[in-house]
Amino acid sequence: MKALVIGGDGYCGWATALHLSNKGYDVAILDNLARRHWDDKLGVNTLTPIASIQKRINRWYELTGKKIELFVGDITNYDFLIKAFRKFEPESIVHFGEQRSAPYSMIDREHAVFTQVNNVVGTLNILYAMKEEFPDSHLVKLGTMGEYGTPNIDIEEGYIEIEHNGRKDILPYPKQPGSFYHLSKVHDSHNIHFACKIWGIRATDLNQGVVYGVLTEETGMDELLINRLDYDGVFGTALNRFCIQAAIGHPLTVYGKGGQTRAFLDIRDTVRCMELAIANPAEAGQFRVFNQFTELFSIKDLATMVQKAGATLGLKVEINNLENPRVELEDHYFNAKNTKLLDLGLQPHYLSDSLLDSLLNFANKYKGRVDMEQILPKVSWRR
Ligand SMILES: O=c1ccn([C@@H]2O[C@H](COP(=O)(O)OP(=O)(O)O[C@H]3O[C@H](CS(=O)(=O)O)[C@@H](O)[C@H](O)[C@H]3O)[C@@H](O)[C@H]2O)c(=O)[nH]1
Repeated sequence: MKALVIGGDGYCGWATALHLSNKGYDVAILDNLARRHWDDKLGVNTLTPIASIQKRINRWYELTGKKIELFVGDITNYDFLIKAFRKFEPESIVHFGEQRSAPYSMIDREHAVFTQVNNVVGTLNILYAMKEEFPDSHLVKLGTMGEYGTPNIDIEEGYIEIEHNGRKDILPYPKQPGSFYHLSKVHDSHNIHFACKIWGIRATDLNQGVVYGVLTEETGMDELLINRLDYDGVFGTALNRFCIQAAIGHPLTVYGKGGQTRAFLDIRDTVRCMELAIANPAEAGQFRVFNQFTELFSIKDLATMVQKAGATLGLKVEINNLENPRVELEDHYFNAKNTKLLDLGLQPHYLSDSLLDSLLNFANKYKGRVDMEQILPKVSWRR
């Protein structure tokens, strides 16, 4: 089966492209390489030295004999997009190709507008390309658990049965996202849902939690295949940041009280979830939603776990409760369902001491590349 991985040069996209290729899918990567450009503009860099996309793909071919075709361009340009689709003829379209950082979207008006135009228009173009020429293909789209926010009731997988004034219906779960980035994913979900309804196309929205880890079976095969690992205040995410902070002796940056609970998963489970979604496509006209995570943790619990894991490696790790740069609840109910991917066969890699050890050791190996100026958060939700 042919799988086009849009955003295949990014953190989740690169790992997924290699995993699908390894599993026998005919894979192409489509990417505008913007993720590298945003780092350059912000003056930040991944902890790990990543090779160019061309070198990565060549190395993969040398090691495995598997070819990955490359399309470099922007999906907000419809002409480019449809030409790439015609050339590759995808059966599955895996869409990671969006601006995915909440802090980036909150820098100022320009970054908020860019994030929403880039994400919403790109996805809309994909929907039109599917409708016009690839009506049987399956869109597997990265959504986010952050679409739901932190409601005081259980979070279902995409839909909730509601009884109101004596009548019942199954409706899209209410959305209360916490950044202009998270909002862009909500807008995407609505557009995709509508497109499925009117044109009968098939789509799966994967509401993914915060991803941690760096190695997968494939990206660990060779130094040239190494994945990116962000630690800066804009693109770095909670657990990855904490491990790198621990390795360099920086106090862990817990925002506010740290009672924020989020959904998490290991990057090895991300790639497996993508494979499961592709192998079991949605029906024609179906807009399917899976919650893609394996465990729930509060930020302060994660910090404590990293502190303990650090101690076993002889690191003295301090925890610092910073004034929260975001507007979010720091103490709240959070209980989300995640049975659909488990039902399809996902066998989770739960967060363990050995994973924390390996992340800490990994961070230690590359700690010479860390720019200390990029650790503290600089983007405020209130400004
Ligand atoms: O140094 C830090 C970094 C984050 N946080 C807190 O950790 C939580 C998660 O923040 P994050 O930066 O790890 O993740 P987030 O901004 O939510 O975004 C990430 O995780 C999302 C899934 S979710 O969080 O919405 O479930 C994805 O959609 C995004 O693409 C990805 O960048 C927030 O409460 C944040 O305040 C800290 O306390 N300290």
